[in-house]
Amino acid sequence: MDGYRSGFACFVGRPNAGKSTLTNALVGTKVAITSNKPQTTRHTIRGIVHRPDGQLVLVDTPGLHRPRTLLGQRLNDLVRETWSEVDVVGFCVPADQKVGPGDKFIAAELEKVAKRTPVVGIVTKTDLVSQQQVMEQLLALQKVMEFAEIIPVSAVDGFQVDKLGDLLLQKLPEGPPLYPDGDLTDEPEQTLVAELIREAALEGVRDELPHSIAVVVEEMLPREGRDDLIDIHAFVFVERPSQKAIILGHRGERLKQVGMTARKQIEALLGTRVYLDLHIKIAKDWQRDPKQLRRLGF
Ligand SMILES: Nc1nc2c(ncn2[C@@H]2O[C@H](COP(=O)(O)OP(=O)(O)OP(=O)(O)O)[C@@H](O)[C@H]2O)c(=O)[nH]1
Repeated sequence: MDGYRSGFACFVGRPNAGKSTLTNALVGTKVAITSNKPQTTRHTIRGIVHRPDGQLVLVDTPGLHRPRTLLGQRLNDLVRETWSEVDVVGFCVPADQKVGPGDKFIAAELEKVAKRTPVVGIVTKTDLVSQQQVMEQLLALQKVMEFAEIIPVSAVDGFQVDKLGDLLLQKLPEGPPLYPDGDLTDEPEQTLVAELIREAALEGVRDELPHSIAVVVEEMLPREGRDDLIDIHAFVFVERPSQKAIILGHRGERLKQVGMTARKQIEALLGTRVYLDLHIKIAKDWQRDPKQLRRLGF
């Protein structure tokens, strides 16, 4: 396999910069969950891009931000740890938002790894603005730090997504494939299932509630005597009784809807029928409590 390259890449950028969507577009299937709520991503989910000339493993990280809670601090640590382990970093800045202090904060942190790891500047969501604005954003981004390359893309209309894949691939060291052909992610199924449930629960909730939701899959087993049905028992954790009431909805209607939405996605992921048993639990102020954080897998 002469000239074959393999290695790891991660996208960084403010919350909502479009990192998860870009990961999915590159991999070509839904592995990272997306939503329009900032800080959707908590777990490091890998997507694997297979190319004839190489294999690119994408590590999806939470958005870096100024920490206010213990969870916030943990997330930032996780981001920095990821940066130091990958072969190339993609710094995402959305085309429709001014390059601001948040981006400069990230750039200053990135400068520290840029000596060892190439950083590619990516202007995302180009479909939302004019060509002129894309040009201006590229110039604004260039001023923020020294990039190995800089490229505009849109995950929605596919503009230059393949080109970005090539560009990232070129930055990887030569080496054999890291994962078997056909694998798209190495996340345990249970984690993906929990993320799909959390994504469904996030739909339509506002304010501080999105950050208060965590999902744990307790059990995932084939129904006895059946090979076409999996029973899944999961808990949706919130921090306060008032939040429980919101998730539950009038006579439990909202939770039922969340369960139905999540079940469809899980069935598509697993390729079998699924019975999903969802319960809500209150874990008081879990975002600030180290013991609870550990229990919820952070
Ligand atoms: N129009 C348009 N919208 C996009 C594009 N990429 C992402 N979005 C939207 O932008 C929002 C945020 O996208 P995500 O991929 O979840 O962003 P993220 O950077 O992973 O966010 P965090 O997980 O919070 O760090 C979602 O509503 C996406 O649908 C794009 O190329 N074009």
